[in-house]
Amino acid sequence: GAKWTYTGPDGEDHWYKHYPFCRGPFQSPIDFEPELLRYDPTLVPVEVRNYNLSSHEQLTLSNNGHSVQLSLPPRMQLSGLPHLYSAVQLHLHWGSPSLPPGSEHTVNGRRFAAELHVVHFNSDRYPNISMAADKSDGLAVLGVLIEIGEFNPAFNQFLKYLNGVKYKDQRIQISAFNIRGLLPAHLNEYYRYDGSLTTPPCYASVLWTVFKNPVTISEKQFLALATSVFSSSQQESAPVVLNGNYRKPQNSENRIVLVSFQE
Ligand SMILES: NS(=O)(=O)c1cc(-c2ccccc2)cc(-c2ccccc2)c1
Ligand SMILES: [Zn+2]
Repeated sequence: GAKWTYTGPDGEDHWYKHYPFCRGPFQSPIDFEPELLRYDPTLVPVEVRNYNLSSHEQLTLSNNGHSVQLSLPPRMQLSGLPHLYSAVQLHLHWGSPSLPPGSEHTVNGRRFAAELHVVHFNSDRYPNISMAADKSDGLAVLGVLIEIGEFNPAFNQFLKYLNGVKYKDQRIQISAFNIRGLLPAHLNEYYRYDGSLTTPPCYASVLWTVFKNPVTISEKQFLALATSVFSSSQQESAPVVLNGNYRKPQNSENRIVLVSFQE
């Protein structure tokens, strides 16, 4: 598809020119402001299945020029949602060394350092991700807010390989690990709303679950993420560092955000 960036002439205010849904309804991310939140006692804890992958298995870590992503096997599943969802990939959004906050969702205006997205598709209804990606009940994404603090050994299971995917379109095989370790300890407290992909083509096809409790990575781990990855390919003369790869909060259009917790 057409090229898009986070700043400049192809930045987010121009995405709609090639990707019309980016100017449509139900766009993500949004700011979780108190007036939008409604406690829903029927929201059960998120259940993850087969997230504890064996280190004998390999996953593809790649740089798509907009983020670093890790391929995930479809036997990794989400239950406790309206349908069964199978994992596809995970990726990150982050800030920059000079301006660390780079999460996509914000909580009452607070932007976190980074955000992890674990993307799944509705495998009850669709045979594969391509058939699901543009359907209103097609995708479920887990959002994990990340702040700078304690070193996180789980994140290091893939951050330690970033130098292998420095440039756009590079990909390497890495040993699989327990993906559950990337999520917060408790999966019972989260924000839930209907939204979209936060990147082009911006399909309004995502059931969002953003956990209330952030996880931490260390300053050093954050800097590795914010300085090791380029949006440019190895052939290009001038390397362009990839950071600040987050979309600004979208109009919540009076959407209600269900929460599984009471303050
Ligand atoms: N941020 S996100 O969660 O809404 C998202 C989901 C998917 C996605 C992935 C597989 C199937 C369907 C949707 C892809 C991206 C993406 C990020 C960077 C560059 C290009 C695409 C981002
Ligand atoms: Zn994302």
